[in-house]
Amino acid sequence: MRVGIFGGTFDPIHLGHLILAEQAREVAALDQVWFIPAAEPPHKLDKRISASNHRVNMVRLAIQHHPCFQLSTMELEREGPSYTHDTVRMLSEAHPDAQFYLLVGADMVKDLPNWYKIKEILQSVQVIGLGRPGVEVESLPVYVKNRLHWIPDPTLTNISSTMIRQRLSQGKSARYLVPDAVYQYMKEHGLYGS
Ligand SMILES: Nc1ncnc2c1ncn2[C@@H]1O[C@H](COP(=O)(O)OP(=O)(O)OP(=O)(O)O)[C@@H](O)[C@H]1O
Ligand SMILES: O=C(O)c1ccc[n+]([C@@H]2O[C@H](COP(=O)([O-])O)[C@@H](O)[C@H]2O)c1
Repeated sequence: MRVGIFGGTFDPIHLGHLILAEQAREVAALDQVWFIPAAEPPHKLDKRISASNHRVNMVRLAIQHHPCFQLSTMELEREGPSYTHDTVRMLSEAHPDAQFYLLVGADMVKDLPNWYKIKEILQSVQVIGLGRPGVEVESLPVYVKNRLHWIPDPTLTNISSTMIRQRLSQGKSARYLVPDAVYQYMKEHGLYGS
């Protein structure tokens, strides 16, 4: 089985995430994509992020109709920073026959050399990197390049969670930037000042 691991803060999940996952699934012939919300994203430890129950509920609503997309809450069950190394190790042990691919947007591809134990991560998984509007990926170390399948020109959008949080806090609409069910959820729970 070929499985995409899609980790993210998902604060909130948006159409950019879903398009990225679908394009990666198609190009890499993935059987499943597992969405894994981070409890404490290691590079955002000093930032305020929304409660994990809201982020998880929104992911669940966003992917509910896709037969190949699944939610994993495994990172929420661990204490401390949500290192991808720990997630990959646990998944590889639990599913020895699966081939895992990390799905990573261009901004995070650039950041890969800074990740905790990245060389070990890349021994067990390959990376599917997807271009992101406005992000140039220039030089990468050879050990990353060797494990990277770059999709340079996917059909993507420049939607970001930051853009959605900002729009809502300014009283603007975020309708159609997220699935309708997620939009309703944000409104019902007054998230991001909506
Ligand atoms: N529009 C997009 N196009 C391509 N990749 C994206 C897009 N939005 C998010 N990603 C990727 O999805 C993953 C999870 O991203 P994250 O949940 O932090 O969303 P974000 O929109 O980047 O959030 P924020 O604006 O809060 O930083 C990362 O690998 C990121 O690069
Ligand atoms: O393990 C690390 O060192 C590491 C450093 C930065 C980011 N990550 C993971 O990369 C994923 C995308 O992060 P983000 O902040 O763009 O949502 C998410 O699953 C993070 O936990 C992981």
